[in-house]
Amino acid sequence: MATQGQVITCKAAVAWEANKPLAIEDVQVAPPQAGEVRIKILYTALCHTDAYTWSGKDPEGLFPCILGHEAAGVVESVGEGVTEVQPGDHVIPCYQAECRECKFCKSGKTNLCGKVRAATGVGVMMNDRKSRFSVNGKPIYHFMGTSTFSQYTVVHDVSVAKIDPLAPLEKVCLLGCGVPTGLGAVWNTAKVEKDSIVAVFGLGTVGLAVAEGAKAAGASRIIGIDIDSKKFDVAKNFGVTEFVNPKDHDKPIQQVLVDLTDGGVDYSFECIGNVSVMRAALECCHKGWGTSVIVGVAASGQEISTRPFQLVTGRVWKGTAFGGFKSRSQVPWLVDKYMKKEIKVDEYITHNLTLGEINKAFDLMHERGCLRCVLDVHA
Ligand SMILES: NC(=O)C1=CN([C@@H]2O[C@H](COP(=O)(O)OP(=O)(O)OC[C@H]3O[C@@H](n4cnc5c(N)ncnc54)[C@H](OP(=O)(O)O)[C@@H]3O)[C@@H](O)[C@H]2O)C=CC1
Ligand SMILES: N[C@@H](CCC(=O)N[C@@H](CSC=O)C(=O)NCC(=O)O)C(=O)O
Ligand SMILES: [Zn+2]
Ligand SMILES: [Zn+2]
Repeated sequence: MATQGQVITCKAAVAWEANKPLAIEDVQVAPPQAGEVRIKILYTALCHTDAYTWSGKDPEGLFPCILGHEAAGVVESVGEGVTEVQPGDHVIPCYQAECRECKFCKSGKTNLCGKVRAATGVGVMMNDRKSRFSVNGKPIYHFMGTSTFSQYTVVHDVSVAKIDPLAPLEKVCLLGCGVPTGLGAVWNTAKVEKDSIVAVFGLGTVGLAVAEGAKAAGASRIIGIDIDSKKFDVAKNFGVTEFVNPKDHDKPIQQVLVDLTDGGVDYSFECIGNVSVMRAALECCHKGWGTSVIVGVAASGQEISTRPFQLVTGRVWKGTAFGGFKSRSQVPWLVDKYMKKEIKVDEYITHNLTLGEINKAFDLMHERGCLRCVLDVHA
């Protein structure tokens, strides 16, 4: 391939500073080193975690950086020793790596991987602790080990899932984050059983994917909680059976839910990133067995609290990253499920724009009716 071993100059959206509009720059992307893969990103969506880091509230947020972590593309070239993917393969970059060799991967108890996390948390590659991105010689940090708001990116080989080449990349890019997170929170983390009563706090993409997962698991009631009652119409299509707006009640929302469910729900999911709601989500769970899963990402300095008595009396508090899915092994499986029409993806895409319109896409995230906006990165 003509570009193999060469620096590629391409367009990328650079976040120079927290909260300042992203700038479309000509970025130099260095060739992949040993154990690295350079990917031509074709489509990327925006997730609320990108907005969170951009806001400056992420303790791991470093600037300048290239954000983005929900994407799909084609391998352009690979570094020395890379055996599992080759140029031309269709791939989804995975912010949660899977090396299959580290203590975490071997434990069988978690989908977290320790192989490259120390580097991805500080915006560099493992090999030389440097970035592969620069603008006129100035290094630009990577983000979450993916940096998909760029026409080309470099990732660790343990962070690449090879997928069915027939899958439409403009759709399955969503399987890089939000949809798997919601489905997996239900299937892997909570392990919701048939006939369970489920509460979902926050009806964005992640919350709706929780509802979809709970419906597939056979939940008998799926109660959606959101501060915008207009969300119920859409939420019904994802499996939500009842809707509660905290603004319609004088009582604390946990009490409303306990009263509605004869003592509390079997499972609850916080899909917002609000620590007060996390408390309510735990406290609306049934005494003796109710389990609450924290999915939302809360800002730096925020802490959760509850009376320890809530746990003494049998409620369980858990959290999930990427829905507990092992990325390289299970993202291809999720793509196959989508191809067999067993999970929704298209239904979460409400907007399509181009990379050049990325600031408009961030604005859209705060607008009613926006779930996921997919950017055509090369338009
Ligand atoms: N753990 C993980 O692996 C992952 C975590 N995340 C995190 O999950 C969270 C959800 O992501 P996403 O679905 O994209 O985000 P969204 O913002 O689309 O969804 C959150 C929803 O909650 C609503 N909401 C806000 N405040 C309240 C409240 N007090 N009570 C009830 N509803 C409320 C929002 O309404 P409105 O829009 O009107 O504010 C919105 O509809 C984020 O924090 C994100 O960072 C995402 C992916 C992976
Ligand atoms: N950097 C943040 C932590 C953000 C966070 O919790 N990320 C989730 C994924 S959110 C995706 O949209 C995650 O997988 N965490 C596990 C991990 O290894 O990062 C902070 O420090 O608050
Ligand atoms: Zn995300
Ligand atoms: Zn590992």
